[in-house]
Amino acid sequence: MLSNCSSCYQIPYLQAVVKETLRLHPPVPLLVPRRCIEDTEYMGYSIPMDTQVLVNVWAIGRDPASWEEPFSFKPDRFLNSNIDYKGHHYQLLPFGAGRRMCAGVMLGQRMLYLSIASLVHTFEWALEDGVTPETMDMREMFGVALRKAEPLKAVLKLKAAQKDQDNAM
Ligand code: HEM
Repeated sequence: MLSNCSSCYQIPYLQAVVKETLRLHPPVPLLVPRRCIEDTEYMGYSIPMDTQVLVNVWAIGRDPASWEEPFSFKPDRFLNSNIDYKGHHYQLLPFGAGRRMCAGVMLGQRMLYLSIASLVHTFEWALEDGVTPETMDMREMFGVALRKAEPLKAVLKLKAAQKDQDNAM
């Protein structure tokens, strides 16, 4: 059930699916560029003032130093974990972090929960004939925003309960 309070949604698995999806496929893979405001030493690197810095959250989300089996889609990894995308856990930054992090994170997450829950609740989902989760085309097209190279092709059937509801109207 969706409620007004972000910490009391009763949808743990859906939340885990959203986190896992944003880990592997962050919509803004390099965040918004930063500019270094002074000469800086960071982890052995010298970063001169005015350098443009890009944070590759796409790569961070697939880094084996941070994630077990980083290339597998495993929402369960988030079920007993406090890792969130609110900008405090640097291994998961689909909305960025710091003072320029996404201003719409709360609205964005609500839109994701509501739209995915509605689609799953209303339709039976299947892949096209002959396509399996292992063989589906998951190639991505990079840009400021990340998207699937080939659009998702899914076969949708209205669920029986939904049909009964529609007929009753
Ligand atoms: C799934 C949905 C969304 C994702 C993944 C997303 C992601 C991002 C990212 C990565 C940034 C840059 C953060 C950084 O560089 O640290 C950003 C900035 C921003 N986002 Fe979002 N966003 C989403 C939805 C929204 C929505 C729904 C709104 C507003 C209604 C919004 C408004 C903004 C604004 C205003 C900024 C610029 C913040 C600033 O520069 O101070 N976003 N978003």
